[in-house]
Amino acid sequence: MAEAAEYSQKEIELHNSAGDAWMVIHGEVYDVTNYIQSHPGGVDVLIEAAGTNASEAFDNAGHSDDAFDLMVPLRIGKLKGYKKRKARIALAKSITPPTSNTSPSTKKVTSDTAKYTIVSLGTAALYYGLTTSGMDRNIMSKASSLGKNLVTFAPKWAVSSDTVVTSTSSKPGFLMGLLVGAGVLASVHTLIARRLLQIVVSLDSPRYPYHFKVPKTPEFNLLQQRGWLDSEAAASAIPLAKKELVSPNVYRLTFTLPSSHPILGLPTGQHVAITTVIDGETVTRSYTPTSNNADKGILELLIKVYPDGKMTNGYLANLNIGDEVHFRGPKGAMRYSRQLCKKIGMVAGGTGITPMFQIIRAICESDRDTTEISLIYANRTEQDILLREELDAFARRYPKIFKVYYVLENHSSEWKFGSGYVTKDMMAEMFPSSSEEGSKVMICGPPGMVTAAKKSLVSLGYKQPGASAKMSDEIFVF
Ligand SMILES: Cc1cc2nc3c(=O)[nH]c(=O)nc-3n(C[C@H](O)[C@H](O)[C@H](O)COP(=O)(O)OP(=O)(O)OC[C@H]3O[C@@H](n4cnc5c(N)ncnc54)[C@H](O)[C@@H]3O)c2cc1C
Ligand code: HEM
Repeated sequence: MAEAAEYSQKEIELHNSAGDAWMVIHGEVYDVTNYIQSHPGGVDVLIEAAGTNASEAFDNAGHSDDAFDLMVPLRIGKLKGYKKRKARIALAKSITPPTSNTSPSTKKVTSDTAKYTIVSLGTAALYYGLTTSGMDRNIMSKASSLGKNLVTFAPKWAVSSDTVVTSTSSKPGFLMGLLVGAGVLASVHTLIARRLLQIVVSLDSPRYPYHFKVPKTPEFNLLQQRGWLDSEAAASAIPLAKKELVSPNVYRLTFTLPSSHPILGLPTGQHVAITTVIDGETVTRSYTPTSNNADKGILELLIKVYPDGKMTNGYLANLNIGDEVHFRGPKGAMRYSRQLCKKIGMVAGGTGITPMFQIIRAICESDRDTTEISLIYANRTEQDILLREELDAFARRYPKIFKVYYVLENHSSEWKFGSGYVTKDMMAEMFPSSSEEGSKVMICGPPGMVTAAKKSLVSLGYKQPGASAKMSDEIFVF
């Protein structure tokens, strides 16, 4: 069999136009010139990738097996000197996942309880050590003359032990009262304060727990943990467990993850693809779950049904409980982490809120993330606003972190937010300036809105993004 031709990076770079387009994908060289116009992911992305190593952008799009089949006849050779990278090591293998079924907030309180119990026990142990040591007898006898009566503050169990009190000079006194009392009171107060705060804010919204914006324990990033989704595997099917109509034409669909993989495994900012066959045609669409890795055992979607929508009206709206749906992912160029930027402006239209919500939720629910977000969310009518209760609750709880401004095409005279379309002036007023270090704008919505928002942002000084989205883009389009 003939050896595959080998091309250098320099040779490939010469084939960089729509009429002559080569590219490298994982060490293989493809001539996509005759495929560009048929590419379902868009003509522009392939033209932009012509003459380059497009492996990362290709992976980010999360191509299906069909795409891999289509690539075979386009392959013309290999990249000279290409060395295969080592297989990715599953993060899940190096990090022991939490085993209990408790919610993140419950886990936080449980670990706090454990901490305070340890402090209390430590205090009691210290007291025990002091009262039984010879050195302590001196201190205790001196202290007891000062604070004999203060011992009454100590609980009975701490003062009545025969092993501790054997002489008048070693009777529990001031030091013991101070130590035991302070330890127990501090623990109880802190626990009560935390509990009360959680109860008060849980009345605010039933869905998401309250969090403290204070750096605390070393970070375990559950949201980046790998799980059921596997970008390298074929689509897998899971059953629909719940279907709720949350507003006209909008369903909340809850799917059950396999018990062997109860964590979704979707990094923040990424999405999944649903594939089905409708009238003999394979249809694939992207969706960003509103659930994340913290919601064990489920994958939850918010779906807006369009009257002429192939996937939504032709398939998802007709699903019955128990029906299995094929998911693929994680997909997408965005992998949010708190180091990404300091301030984010967001423009969302209709269901374009779902990727934004995923990031907003991750930031607001993290104790360590202080990234500031300003969201402009456009819809036709007030009824069309998705996840409003949750967005308003986040804005109320974290006013320094999250601000939201709604814009409606049609509204009543009492409407107190924006009117019409999203404008350049709205973005200039709400968003960080393009010159501010660590600022970024994210856009997701109908194509008309995306184009108009990009144009306005470029005129405000933001850098025009390429056809295929990159995490480093100043204007990131989902
Ligand atoms: C990253 C990403 C995440 C997404 N997440 C969600 C999600 O969580 N929930 C969700 O419901 N959708 C989401 N979408 C949109 C989704 O992928 C489909 O575009 C949408 O469900 C319509 O598909 P369809 O086959 O039913 O409609 P199509 O047959 O493709 O189109 C039908 C009609 O709807 C219009 N239309 C299509 N998409 C939109 C849109 N986004 N806004 C306004 N009009 C539109 C078309 O112009 C057309 O008139 C997301 C899209 C992206 C890129
Ligand atoms: C020979 C090369 C390629 C082939 C045959 C190919 C084929 C396909 C196919 C069949 C789809 C439809 C979805 C699917 O079935 O996966 C698709 C979608 C897509 N492709 Fe490609 N592709 C190629 C290269 C690329 C490259 C290099 C990029 C990026 C630079 C890219 C970006 C995308 C995007 C963004 C989508 C849309 C994904 C979505 O909507 O979720 N593709 N491609």
